Amino acid sequence: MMRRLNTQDINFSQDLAKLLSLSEEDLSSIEAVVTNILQEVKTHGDAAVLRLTNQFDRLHATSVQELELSKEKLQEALTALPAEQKVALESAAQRVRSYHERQKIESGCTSWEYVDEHGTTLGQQVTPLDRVGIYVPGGKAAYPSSVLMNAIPAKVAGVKEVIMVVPTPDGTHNPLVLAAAAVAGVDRIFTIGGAQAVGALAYGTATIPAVDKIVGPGNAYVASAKRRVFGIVGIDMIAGPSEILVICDGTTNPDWVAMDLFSQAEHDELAQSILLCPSEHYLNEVSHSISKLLPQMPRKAVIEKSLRDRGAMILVKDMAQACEISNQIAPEHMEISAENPRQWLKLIRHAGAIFLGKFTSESLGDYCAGPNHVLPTSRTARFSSPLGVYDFIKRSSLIEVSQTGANQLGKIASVLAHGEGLQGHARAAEMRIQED
Ligand SMILES: NC(=O)c1ccc[n+]([C@@H]2O[C@H](COP(=O)([O-])OP(=O)(O)OC[C@H]3O[C@@H](n4cnc5c(N)ncnc54)[C@H](O)[C@@H]3O)[C@@H](O)[C@H]2O)c1
Ligand SMILES: N[C@H](CO)Cc1c[nH]c[nH+]1
Ligand SMILES: [Zn+2]
Repeated sequence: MMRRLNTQDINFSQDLAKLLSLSEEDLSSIEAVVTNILQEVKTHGDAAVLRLTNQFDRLHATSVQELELSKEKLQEALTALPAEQKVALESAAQRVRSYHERQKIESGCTSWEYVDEHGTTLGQQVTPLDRVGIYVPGGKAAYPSSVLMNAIPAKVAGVKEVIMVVPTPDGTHNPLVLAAAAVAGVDRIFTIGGAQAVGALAYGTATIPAVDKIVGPGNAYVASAKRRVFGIVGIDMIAGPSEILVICDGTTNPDWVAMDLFSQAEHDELAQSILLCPSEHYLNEVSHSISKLLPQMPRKAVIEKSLRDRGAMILVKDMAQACEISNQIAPEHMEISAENPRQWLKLIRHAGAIFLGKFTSESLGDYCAGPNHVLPTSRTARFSSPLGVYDFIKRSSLIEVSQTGANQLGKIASVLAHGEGLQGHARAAEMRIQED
């Protein structure tokens, strides 16, 4: 069912490029739809959000106010949760919180200053964003885990107001999603989704406040809308349909690898699952596992379409070549399912998240390992990072020049400013030079 590629084939490079890009047809229809939706929301505000939400999520709401959920409703959902789900949710939240608290300290998310040799103080002041919008997907599956992954780092960063949007197809509220919002401390929730939700958060409407930045994953419509509103608001990254790439040396149980490929394929027909291995025999074994296990999967229709249209098994020369091809693909999730996986880790340069060893299924990272599951897709891991506390802060430079510093820096600035022909700059520096 999954196509086979072989790095020794003469057409391998073209075949790989084709595998990685969405069809022109898919892309242009998504882009056209999103352009229209954003224009409509920008022009008609609440009325457009209401109409599009009723249309795409099959609701019968009469106002956008009706689509807001109260904090009491979130708390009620948490209280009513079965004990097993409540414990799992709180344990996951705790692990995600402690990872991001550590990240705040280790990743330059705090202010710093130093004094130079002239007594001038230089530094960086860190401030959290005032108001962020978090997109929680909800079209084909419900994502309480994405509530935690979006909202917890925002709160750890100190964001004042977190506004969540989530579509509720047919008006069905998922209790775990609401409970997760209560656990994570979300401030307001609107049950809207798709490009119209992104537009509402970016432009603001009478009911939905405009935010400073929109973060979070979503389908191809959401990813395209975020790309288009960038500049009016900040965005975190392009986090579109999920991807997994497994590099296997042939020693992992093939059923485990087949299920890891299913785990991302089941998100979306446009999700992508790729397996790289130097053994053709092992690829055949995984194919056999896929045929055996697929009929048991409740979401087999989505998995089958995703594996057939977007998936691939690639026969490579050796593990080192597998790592190099993985770097070209720059996948969202990358598993090194091999003996002594760290020998290959040093060859990996581009991946949203790297899962080491046969016991580390990607799905543990989706829910509860601790690192964020909002990750760059469509090869953007070449230049983007996982969602983190650093996405919810910004930095201002700090400069406090001493009298001696004004003398020293003034001379340098004066020469450079005259060189640029900017006399006002030069005079402002020179006036402060006070040599005795
Ligand atoms: N990269 C990541 O970090 C990450 C994390 C979690 C999930 N995901 C991905 O998020 C996505 C979730 O997708 P989803 O569909 O379940 O939920 P979603 O909330 O992203 O999208 C649902 C919305 O899409 C809009 N939509 C659907 N079809 C449309 C059409 N034909 N025209 C216009 N708008 C349309 C509707 O408004 C609908 O409410 C999946 O692709 C999944 O793989 C990615
Ligand atoms: N794999 C998704 C990120 O691409 C995250 C997720 C949430 N729930 C299950 N999976
Ligand atoms: Zn997943």
